[in-house]
Amino acid sequence: MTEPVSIEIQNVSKKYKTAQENSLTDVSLNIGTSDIFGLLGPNGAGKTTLISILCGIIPPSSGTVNFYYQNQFISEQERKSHIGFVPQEYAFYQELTPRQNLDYFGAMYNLGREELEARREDLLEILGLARFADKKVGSFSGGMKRRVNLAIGIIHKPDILFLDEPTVGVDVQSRNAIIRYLQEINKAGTTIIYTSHHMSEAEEFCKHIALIDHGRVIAKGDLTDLRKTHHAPNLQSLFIKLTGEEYRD
Ligand SMILES: Nc1ncnc2c1ncn2[C@@H]1O[C@H](COP(=O)(O)OP(=O)(O)OP(=O)(O)O)[C@@H](O)[C@H]1O
Repeated sequence: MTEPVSIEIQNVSKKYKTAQENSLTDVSLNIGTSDIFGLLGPNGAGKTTLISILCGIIPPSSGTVNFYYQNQFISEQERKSHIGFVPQEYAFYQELTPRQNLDYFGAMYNLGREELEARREDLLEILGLARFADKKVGSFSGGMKRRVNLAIGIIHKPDILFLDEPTVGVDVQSRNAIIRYLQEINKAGTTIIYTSHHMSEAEEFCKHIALIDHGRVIAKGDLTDLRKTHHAPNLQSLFIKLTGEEYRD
C-alpha cells in the first residue's frame, strides 16, 4: 500500500434476516486519510446499509472493515471516539433546545464541562444557530434542523465523519453553509464519507466516489478520472450511463 489508508473495506456482504436477497455483495473499497468520499447510487442501492456497517451500527454478514489512524490499526472498541455519524433521520430531541441537545450528546462522548461548553458555543456560532440556541428544535425550519443534526454529529471532533444525505430538504443557504463547513473540517484533516442524491453538490464536494447499484460497487475512484474513462461531461451523466434510466422504486 502506497498511501496511509483510514478505512479498508474487504469483501463486505450484507443480507438482512428478513430479506430475500443481499443488500450488499462483495463490496471492497479503500477510503484514504482526509478524503471526501461519496457513496452514490439510486434508491435502495445499499448506501445506508454500508454506512451503518462502517459506523458499527449493524454487523456485516461477511467481510471485514478495518480502520487505521495515522497508519495504526484501531480496534472496534476504540473506533467510537474517532467516528462521527450524521444520520438521514433527525437524531435529536425536538422538545429540547440546540444548547440542551448539544450538552446531552456531548456528555455521552464524555467531553469535560469546559471543553463541551466551548465546543458547543463554537458550533452554534459557525452553523448560524446562536440566535436560536435556547428555542425548542421542534419549531425549526428544515435547514436549521439539518444544521443541528450536523452539530450533534461533530460535537466530539471526530477524525472520520459519516454523513447520510446531510443536505436533503434544505434551502440553498443552509446547503452552502453545511458544505462550506464540511470542506473546512476536511482541510483540517477530517475524513468525510457521505451519501447524497444531489449530483451537482456531490460533484463539487467529493474527491473520490464509489457508485453502488443493487448492492454492488459498479465504479470507484477519482471522480475526474471516472468521468474521462466513461466519456461523461458531468457526474449526473456518469451516474445515468452506469445505472440506467429506469425507476428504482
Ligand atoms: N432493516 C432492513 N431489513 C430488510 N431489508 C432492508 C433493511 N434496511 C434496508 N433494507 C433493504 O436493503 C436494500 C438497501 O437499502 P439501503 O437503505 O441501504 O439503500 P440506500 O442506497 O441507502 O437507499 P436510499 O437512497 O433510498 O436511502 C433495499 O432493498 C432495502 O429495502
